Amino acid sequence: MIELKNISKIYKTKNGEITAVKDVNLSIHQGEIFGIIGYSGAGKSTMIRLLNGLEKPTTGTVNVNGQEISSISGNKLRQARQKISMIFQHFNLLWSRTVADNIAFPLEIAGVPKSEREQRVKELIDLVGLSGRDLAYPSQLSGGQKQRVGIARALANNPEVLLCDEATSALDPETTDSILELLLDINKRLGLTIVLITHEMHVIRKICHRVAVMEAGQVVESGEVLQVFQNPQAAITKNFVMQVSGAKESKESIEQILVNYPTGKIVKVTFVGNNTEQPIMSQLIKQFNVDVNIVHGNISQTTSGPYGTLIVQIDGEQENVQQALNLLTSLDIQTEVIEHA
Ligand SMILES: Nc1ncnc2c1ncn2[C@@H]1O[C@H](COP(=O)(O)OP(=O)(O)OP(=O)(O)O)[C@@H](O)[C@H]1O
Repeated sequence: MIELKNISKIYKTKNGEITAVKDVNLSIHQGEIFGIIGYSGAGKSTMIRLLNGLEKPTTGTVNVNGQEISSISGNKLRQARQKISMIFQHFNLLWSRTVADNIAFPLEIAGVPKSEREQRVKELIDLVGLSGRDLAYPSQLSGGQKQRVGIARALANNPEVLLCDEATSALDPETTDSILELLLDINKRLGLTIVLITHEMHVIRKICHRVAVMEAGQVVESGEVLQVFQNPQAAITKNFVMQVSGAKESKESIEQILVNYPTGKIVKVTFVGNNTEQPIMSQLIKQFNVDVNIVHGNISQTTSGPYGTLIVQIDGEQENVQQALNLLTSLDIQTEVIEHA
């Protein structure tokens, strides 16, 4: 669906050259939600501008649905961009137009006749859950409602791809979740390919099927979300995973528990899929006569199943503790000894 081949983007500035994107190769499949995560300056916005043809790559090609976006311009590019829609962090609505007129705007530009336009606007307002707010102005809406207008406007011309530029970064956590659920629903209902950029792993966890992690212009890691969560490779990916696994808070809990219970091993156990629902810890206790002390736990859902981390202190005869760890490994559960008393 979307192919980026050997993409580099170098900006020439007064102070020299800046490489914003370097040697990126990516394939994004039809109908998936693909996340690009990175800290500020990683090159995410540049990537999104390359995807909709707002920027030309210095080297390489960008192909969207069979069309080489990176080599067309003028009318051809304008036409291609009608099929590549976008939503923004700060919504970019027209403040003097009502909800209905904001959504109608791209239809007016595309020359859709008035009666057809009105019908389509009504459908879109229902789709994004804004029924009854047709005549409200953006200033009368909450942040979440504004983004719903942004989404409806982006869907007006039946795009093939929706690009989301930090679309929930200006929203509170609850509103963020409701907008992410709307995007997931639209992806399922319309089979729309969604590419989003974010600096929040929560967004990736909640709706993405696959993810690419960017650092200093490069994709340092990519793959299925659940696999990246279970087995992050790059240091920066481990940091992002920590954002949602609560590992930072668990550090304090470990220090506290070692004061009172200085023996045993502190083990980080990572479960995915069905394993998250099995009574594995009670099995360890019964079978190997070990004590298991829970230090920190967290289970969250991804689009391809649950993902959980549990930090436990396992204490007992050394051989029994080792056998308990062996059992976890044999059940395909990842373990990592993080403190060895
Ligand atoms: N038009 C431009 N001219 C010169 N340098 C640019 C331009 N656009 C981006 N850059 C530089 O390219 C690098 C990547 O920027 P980019 O905006 O793509 O990163 P980002 O991951 O989106 O960060 P942020 O979330 O802060 O926008 C940065 O060093 C930035 O200063």
